[in-house]
Amino acid sequence: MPRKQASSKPKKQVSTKPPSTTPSVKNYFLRVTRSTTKTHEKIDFKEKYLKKNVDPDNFEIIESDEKGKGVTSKVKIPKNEFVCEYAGDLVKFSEAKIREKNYENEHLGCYLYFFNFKGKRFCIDATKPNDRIGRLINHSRKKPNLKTKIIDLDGKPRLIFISLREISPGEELTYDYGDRSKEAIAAHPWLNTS
Ligand SMILES: C[S@@+](CC[C@H](N)C(=O)[O-])C[C@H]1O[C@@H](n2cnc3c(N)ncnc32)[C@H](O)[C@@H]1O
Repeated sequence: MPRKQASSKPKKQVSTKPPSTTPSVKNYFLRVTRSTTKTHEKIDFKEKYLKKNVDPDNFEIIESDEKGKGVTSKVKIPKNEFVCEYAGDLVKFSEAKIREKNYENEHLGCYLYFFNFKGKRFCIDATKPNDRIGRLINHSRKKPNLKTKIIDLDGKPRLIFISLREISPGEELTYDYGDRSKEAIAAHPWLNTS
């Protein structure tokens, strides 16, 4: 799911590596790479949620055979609105690489989101299940309704989702994981088709 601002055209790169066992979309490695860019957008980041480490109570978790869990909105969300956070462990790049290797060895699904912040490389690792909804948001290349953004909150980077357009009640939340590599698409065709 996150340097990407409406006022800029960030280069999105997501690398999805299949595990060394039989490739399965339910058992995979997702590695998202982003950088921060400056923004002039006037978005209310709803700091109260970020500071309390909670999500707004506007979402429902759904489940399907095709995608596993996913998230829908219970309410109408206007365009350019803070939606929720992609919450996980904030780790340095070097630590994230060690974790990535371990996840591969353990054949664990892994949700690592790499990004640049103030000239340094970091990662949000949401591999471990938590009570936040961001890590459950599925991919759509064709019709994403969210984009990701890194913001600075009290000197620390936070990864959040912003609505790309108005979102209707009942609509599933999606963002573009961004991986266009042949390897990833071969293992996970939905990266291209959905
Ligand atoms: C970040 S997780 C999203 C939450 C996940 N569905 C779950 O149940 O934990 C990414 C995984 O969700 C599934 N997924 C996400 N978007 C999908 C899509 N458009 N089509 C099929 N599966 C998808 C894949 O299994 C992928 O590895």
